[in-house]
Amino acid sequence: MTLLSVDRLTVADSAGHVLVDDVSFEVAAGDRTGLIGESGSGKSLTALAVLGLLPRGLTATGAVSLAGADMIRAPRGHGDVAAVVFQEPLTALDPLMTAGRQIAGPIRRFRGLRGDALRGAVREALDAVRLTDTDRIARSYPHQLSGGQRQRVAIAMAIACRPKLLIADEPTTALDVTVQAEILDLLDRIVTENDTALLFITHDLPVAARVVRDTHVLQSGRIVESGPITSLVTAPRHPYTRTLVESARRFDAALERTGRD
Ligand SMILES: Nc1ncnc2c1ncn2[C@@H]1O[C@H](COP(=O)(O)OP(=O)(O)OP(=O)(O)O)[C@@H](O)[C@H]1O
Repeated sequence: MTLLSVDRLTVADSAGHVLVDDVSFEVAAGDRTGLIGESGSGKSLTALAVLGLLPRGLTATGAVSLAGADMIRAPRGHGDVAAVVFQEPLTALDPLMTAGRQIAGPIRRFRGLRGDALRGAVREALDAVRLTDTDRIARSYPHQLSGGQRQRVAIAMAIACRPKLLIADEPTTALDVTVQAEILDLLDRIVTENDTALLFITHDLPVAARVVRDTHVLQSGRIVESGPITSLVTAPRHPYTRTLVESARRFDAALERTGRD
C-alpha cells in the first residue's frame, strides 16, 4: 500500500527560484527510503512539503499524498500518520518542559490516554528508545540530558503515536560517531519492530547505507539517480552519485590509515 506519493513536486521561493525541481517518488508501508544529497540540494524542503510545513514565502506545486491526504492543497495535521526527527533535538524539544511531559503531549492528543495509562505509555516510549533510568529522564529538562539522550527523547516523542511513516532528517549529524551508531541501530530496530516506513534524509552515504534499502540522490533540487542503495554504492551511474561514493571511500581509507598509525 502506498503511504506517501510525491508527484512532480516543485518548490519555489517568492522570487521564483526553484529549490525543489520536479521531484517524484513513493514510499509504501514498511519501506525504508533514503533521500541523499549535499547541503542545499533540497532534502529538507522536500520533507517539509510532505508534512505540509513549508516555511512562509515558499510555494509548492505538483502533488503530495500522505495516507490519502492532499498535503499541498489541503494539508491537515499529520501527527497520527507521520512523525519527524530532526538533526538537532533541541529544535524539537521545548526547553521549558520536562522530557516526560513532552512525550505525553502527542500521546494525549492522538491516542487520547490520561492518568496512569498516559504515564505508562510515556514509560513505554522511553523504554522503547532504550533509555535506562526512565523516571529520572522523564523528570529532566532537555538541557539536563546529553545529546544522545535528547535525540532518544525526540525519537520517543516521534514514535509514541505509532506513526506509519517516520521521517528522519539528518538525525545523527549533530552527534559524535559512537552515539551516531547507537541511534542508527535504534532507528533500525524501531522501524523493523513496528513495521514503520522510514524516509531517511542525509548527506552521508555510508550512514544511509546502514538503514535504507532504496534511495534517491538529489542534486540542486532534482533527483539524479534512484535505486537500491547496494547498487548505488557498487555501481553508481550518475557522475554526482559517483562523487558521493568516491568521497565516502576516500574517507574510509583515511580512517583506516589513521587506525594503523
Ligand atoms: N525559507 C527559505 N527561503 C528561501 N530559500 C530557502 C528556504 N529554505 C531553504 N532554502 C533554500 O532551498 C535550497 C534547499 O534547501 P534544503 O534545506 O532543502 O537543503 P538540504 O538539502 O536539506 O540541505 P541541508 O542538509 O544543509 O539542510 C537551499 O538552496 C536553501 O538555501
